[in-house]
Amino acid sequence: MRLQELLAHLHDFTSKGNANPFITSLEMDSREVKKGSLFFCVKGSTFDGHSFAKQAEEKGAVTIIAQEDVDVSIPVIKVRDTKRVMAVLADAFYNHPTQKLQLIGVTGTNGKTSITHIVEQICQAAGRKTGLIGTMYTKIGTTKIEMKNTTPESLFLQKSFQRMVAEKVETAIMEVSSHALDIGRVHGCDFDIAVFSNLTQDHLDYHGTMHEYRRVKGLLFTGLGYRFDPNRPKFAVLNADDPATLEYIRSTSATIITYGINQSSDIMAKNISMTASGTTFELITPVGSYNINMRLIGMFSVYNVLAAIATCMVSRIPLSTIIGAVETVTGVPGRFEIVDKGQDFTVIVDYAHTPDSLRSVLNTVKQFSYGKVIVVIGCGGDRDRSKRPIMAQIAVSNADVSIFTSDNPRSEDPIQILKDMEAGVKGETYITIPDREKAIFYAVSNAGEGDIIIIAGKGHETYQIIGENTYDFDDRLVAARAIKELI
Ligand SMILES: CC(=O)N[C@H]1[C@@H](OP(=O)(O)OP(=O)(O)OC[C@H]2O[C@@H](n3ccc(=O)[nH]c3=O)[C@H](O)[C@@H]2O)O[C@H](CO)[C@@H](O)[C@@H]1O[C@H](C)C(=O)N[C@@H](C)C(=O)N[C@H](CCC(=O)O)C(=O)O
Ligand SMILES: Nc1ncnc2c1ncn2[C@@H]1O[C@H](COP(=O)(O)OP(=O)(O)OP(=O)(O)O)[C@@H](O)[C@H]1O
Ligand SMILES: N[C@H](CCC[C@H](N)C(=O)O)C(=O)O
Ligand SMILES: [Mg+2]
Repeated sequence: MRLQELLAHLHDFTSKGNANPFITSLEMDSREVKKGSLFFCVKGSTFDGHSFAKQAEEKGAVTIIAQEDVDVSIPVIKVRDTKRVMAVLADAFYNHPTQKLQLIGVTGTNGKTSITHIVEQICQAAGRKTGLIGTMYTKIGTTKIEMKNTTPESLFLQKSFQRMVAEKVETAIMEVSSHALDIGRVHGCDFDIAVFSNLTQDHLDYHGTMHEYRRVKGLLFTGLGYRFDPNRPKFAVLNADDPATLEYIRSTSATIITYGINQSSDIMAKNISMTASGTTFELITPVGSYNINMRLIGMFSVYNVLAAIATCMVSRIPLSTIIGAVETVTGVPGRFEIVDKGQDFTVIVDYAHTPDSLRSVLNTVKQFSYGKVIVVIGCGGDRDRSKRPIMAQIAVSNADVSIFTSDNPRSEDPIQILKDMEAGVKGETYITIPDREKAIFYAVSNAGEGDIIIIAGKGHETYQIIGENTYDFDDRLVAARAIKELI
């Protein structure tokens, strides 16, 4: 695409002359620049992309988009905010891919990965080709691409959507993090259905207050617009049991569909009954009631399934197909994943890394344990510090044995993170073992018949970040080794 053709999509920029080079790729990382690239100078938390403009030119870039002056001899387009412009131009460069498929965005503190995977499984049962973008990977058909972020930057996003369109994906399902909404990674995404799971404490390091966190999450719903296009109706799928839903209802003109267990809603679950191997409930919908028997367990899983059912209904999948698929839905790796090496106690690896998810998962296992509940829990470094004492308190209040350990300490001192956790626990017993492997081994060696060990916080992660280094570490493999060596 030629530069001037691309610039036709921008309304606020300055440039000298009318150069019109052919643009072969859009890049935000100078290391990725090729001959013919257009390079965006993005200010990050570690680097200022403007300082790589020269390097980009040397590597063959033909245009620079910057928000400050840069010293290069190729055309420079100066804009107010390079990241916002990047999202608009990525959408244009890749030929508006999200207008060519059905795009479902899922936001909320907990449950995004779970809901997107349930929706994916239902869509596939309906014979649709799907794409998925989220914490675990970007998946197009059966190809998986690993990423650093839950919601990637706009360049990667739009390129992925273009690939999905090329591969005839009909429905793309993505997790939309609050960071992405705030930074504008999803500007340029034309969502058809926006889904809200819940809002509880997390990421206060970034958003500052719950009020601000709630506002930012709401951008997904305000972004659905105030206009109604009969050819492309928009839907907001909202959790009636979460107080933030009232605000989100007010902020969009999209058609609302609610789900819930306690408050009256369009899609409801009643008469819920759980065993260690599954859950049954009565599904109430505007078109009838149905008995559901699914393999997922926990009240939180009922919420996730309700969200997925409501989403798939407005996505125009027949209810009979949805119900059939829900009964066979399997969990996501690292979410309530059981490590079974034939031992006489249960080991569960789970991704609970927020106060609410930890409480949910411990409440669930308490219902089925006929022995002790042992929890291994740490809190990530360079993340919300205020959740640490709360999570420690939730652990000691809900488990019989609490073992505090490290999660991903990142640049923080692991001992200080543990002290932050311990500050939340008054007069109750816990054990602190900073080395996560030793903590897991300790839990396994202290488990007896019928006990349940929950290893929380890292779920599917296959690494541990300590300082600048990333080490191989997988809770599931460490637990399996502990069982093999100790039992
Ligand atoms: C705070 C934050 O959001 N950081 C994101 C940011 O990194 P950064 O600000 O450190 O970038 P930087 O390294 O300073 O680089 C600035 C610019 O210089 C460029 N550069 C850099 C070096 C070089 O040699 N040449 C060059 O051109 C970079 O490509 C970039 O354009 O831009 C990166 C590239 O897009 C992101 O991967 C990175 O996310 C990091 C990994 C992160 O941890 N983000 C978290 C806070 C986050 O976004 N989390 C959410 C929510 C998770 C959840 O679900 O709970 C998420 O969506 O992932
Ligand atoms: N609806 C829910 N409500 C509360 N807790 C939940 C819910 N769904 C899942 N959980 C818990 O939260 C953990 C993380 O779930 P999931 O990965 O689906 O969330 P996420 O929103 O994608 O998280 P992230 O923000 O890290 O991407 C699960 O392992 C489980 O313990
Ligand atoms: N998406 C979350 C994941 C946290 C997982 C936990 N293991 C940690 O490292 O804190 C975040 O980046 O805050
Ligand atoms: Mg996720």
